[in-house]
Amino acid sequence: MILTQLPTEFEQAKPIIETIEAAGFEAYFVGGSVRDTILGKPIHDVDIATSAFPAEVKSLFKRTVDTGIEHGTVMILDHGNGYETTTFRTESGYQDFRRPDQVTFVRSLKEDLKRRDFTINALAMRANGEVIDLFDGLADLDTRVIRAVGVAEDRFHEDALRMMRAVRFASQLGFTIEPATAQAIADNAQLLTKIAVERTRVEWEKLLLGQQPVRGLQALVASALYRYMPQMADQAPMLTKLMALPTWHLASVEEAWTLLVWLMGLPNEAAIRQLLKAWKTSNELIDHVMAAWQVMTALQHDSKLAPMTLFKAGAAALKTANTVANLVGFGQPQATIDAAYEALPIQDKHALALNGGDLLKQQVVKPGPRMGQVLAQLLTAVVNGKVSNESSALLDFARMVADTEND
Ligand SMILES: Nc1ccn([C@@H]2O[C@H](COP(=O)(O)OP(=O)(O)OP(=O)(O)O)[C@@H](O)[C@H]2O)c(=O)n1
Ligand SMILES: [Mg+2]
Repeated sequence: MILTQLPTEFEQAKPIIETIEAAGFEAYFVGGSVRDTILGKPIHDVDIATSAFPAEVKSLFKRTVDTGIEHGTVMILDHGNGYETTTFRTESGYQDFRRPDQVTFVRSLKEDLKRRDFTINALAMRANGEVIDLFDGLADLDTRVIRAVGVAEDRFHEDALRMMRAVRFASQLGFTIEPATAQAIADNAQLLTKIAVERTRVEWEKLLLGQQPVRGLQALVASALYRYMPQMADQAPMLTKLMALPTWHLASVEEAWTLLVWLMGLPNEAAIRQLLKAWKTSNELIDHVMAAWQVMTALQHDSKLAPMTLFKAGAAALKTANTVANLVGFGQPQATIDAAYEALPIQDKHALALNGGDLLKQQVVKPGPRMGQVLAQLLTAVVNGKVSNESSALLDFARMVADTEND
């Protein structure tokens, strides 16, 4: 197969390959970008594999960065782009099921491709668009199959994360996992516990955000792989609910985690925090999901959200909450929520027409914990439309509040 129309990313990278070839080495485009181009999907990063050793690569280009030199990877910088260029290599001795004990640089493309995970990821492409297909990856792309290169179990022992990658690709591409590969996942599922949570999380999130998430979930359940994901051993009921939802597509990791947390029926914020901490998500994500969960809890009981509920959540978490609520069956038109939010007297506490400094200057309160309480009452009163957001009105209100508290 020769691809005649290459995406601009490849066109821009051609001179890199040509420079390496002119020095007498081989160089190919490899990995996901070749797969996705054949599938007609947009590509993100262009990876290059070469017979040149790292020192040889570095001698050919003015600007390079040693991004992973011990594994043979050098980043070549060219016209504002960076190209990860990795020497053909074989690997051996995967005692920890994560990474090889030893990497050996080789001069043979075939040796390099045969240690890759799936046939659809073991394609290489020359600068002229000619696809090198040594493991029948093209046939598997055609029949939409995810098949390990060689013996599936060996591939999963080399890197157990590949089991998550298989179910993630099933979702992203809408492919089927070939039976022997699926069986090897079922047989080796517990090896997932050897993998860093962060790596598992990336694949899990990609699965949830994929085009056909239910396909990925079905594979995850059929193999029992989910049981070895953090905090997921008992989550078969949640996964069943997820798979039973009418067709869904998620647009963000915030939506994904909010949906999971909701379907898990977690009782409170502490439980949500505990789950997300186990998955090592960012604190921003935890805050967002907790805010969205609060909104969903409120929406479930009353279709009209209270001003403080709207205010505390903020526009982004409101959108997440309502999107997920619509998926599970009790959402509102987004325009209704947006209009209610826009109608709030203020959307940000910094928009309050009176601040702590003003309260001190006017000697309403002395510095100390009371200050925060008075400001919180002011904020609530303004958001609820009890006091208008003007400094004189707020000052009067603050004096009243402070006096009451003095009594
Ligand atoms: N555990 C892994 C990770 C990667 N690879 C190989 O390295 C390539 C690039 O890896 P990566 O960028 O992580 O994945 P992609 O397949 O490119 O998928 P994506 O589009 O998500 O980047 C893969 O295609 C595959 O050939 C592998 O064999 N085993
Ligand atoms: Mg990639």
